[in-house]
Amino acid sequence: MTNAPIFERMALIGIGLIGSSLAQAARQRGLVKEIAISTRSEATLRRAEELGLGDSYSVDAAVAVEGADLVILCVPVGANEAIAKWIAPALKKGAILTDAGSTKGSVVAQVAPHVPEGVHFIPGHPIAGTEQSGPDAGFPTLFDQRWCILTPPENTDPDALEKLKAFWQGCGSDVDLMDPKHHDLVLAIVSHLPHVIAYNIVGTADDLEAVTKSEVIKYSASGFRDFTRLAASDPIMWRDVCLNNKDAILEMLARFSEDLSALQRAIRWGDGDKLFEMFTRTRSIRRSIIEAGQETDAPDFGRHSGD
Ligand SMILES: NC(=O)C1=CN([C@@H]2O[C@H](COP(=O)(O)OP(=O)(O)OC[C@H]3O[C@@H](n4cnc5c(N)ncnc54)[C@H](O)[C@@H]3O)[C@@H](O)[C@H]2O)C=CC1
Ligand SMILES: O=C(O)C(=O)Cc1ccc(O)cc1
Repeated sequence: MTNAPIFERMALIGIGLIGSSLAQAARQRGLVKEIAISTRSEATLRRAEELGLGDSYSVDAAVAVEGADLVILCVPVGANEAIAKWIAPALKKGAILTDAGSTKGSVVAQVAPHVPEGVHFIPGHPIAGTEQSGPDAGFPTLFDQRWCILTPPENTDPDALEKLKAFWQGCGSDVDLMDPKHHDLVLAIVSHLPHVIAYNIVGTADDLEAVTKSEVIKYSASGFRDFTRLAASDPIMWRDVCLNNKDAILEMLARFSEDLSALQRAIRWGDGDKLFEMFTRTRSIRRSIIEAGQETDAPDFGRHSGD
């Protein structure tokens, strides 16, 4: 499906899984006229060019954003502040500046102070991804039937917000608006904690001397395999998520540890009723996700059929 272009020139800063998918979705669906790409490594930039992801390429982010009416930061969240400082003087008046970062409070704190007057800063987060990274990992349907959360500041220009919403909808997503703090709390439990747990369980298995790595691989049931997929996610990205949503992740980890202790106790004391009651409760959550059309039995978490 092609649309009338919403933006003249889109600048993507960072061209990994998310930047590459955005370039392909926007191109395929005619959402932008021109795509400018910037990333810090020459090699990644050349690869993006080989893949034909954009119309112009530069390692200088300020060059890429020149004349752009949509700028999307698609870098690990820890890199946002330095990039915001770098591009600020080159941003066009009236441009929309947004991002795809998995944390939102930190992005607001680190980017907003550098945004010049007349530029519309509207943070965003597509709830869509995989464990892969880099430009080759991108694909144009990544955002189809996924949520994209925007966290517009109170005084956001309504026309700018509508245009950004239309862009994400054009990429196939449904858009929800949220307060950054609330976003960070919700994502801490549904995304950040699962990744932290996955890194931890796979690390524990790897440390076990009695179980050789080959046995872990040989006998891994699908439960463990699901954890290994998450634990294969990009270490820089997830280091930055943990450092930039510290409070909410620690809060969720504390609750998780308490609940784990209760489970441990039930196992130790042979409290079968407690275990059965708990496992029954959690089973119904999976069922309600499937009934809401947000999941099939195929391992493709997060795609939904809309509300
Ligand atoms: N991977 C996923 O499943 C999802 C990721 N996100 C968020 O999207 C953002 C991008 O993630 P991915 O595309 O997965 O990462 P990625 O690792 O695939 O790509 C990151 C890109 O940023 C570039 N980069 C890194 N540091 C830089 C710097 N200091 N200056 C300029 N460029 C720099 C890298 O060269 C690469 O092109 C992150 O903030 C992440 O939290 C959001 C939703 C899903
Ligand atoms: O691969 C998975 O299962 C994910 O959970 C992808 C993902 C990673 C980070 C995000 O901020 C949003 C989605």
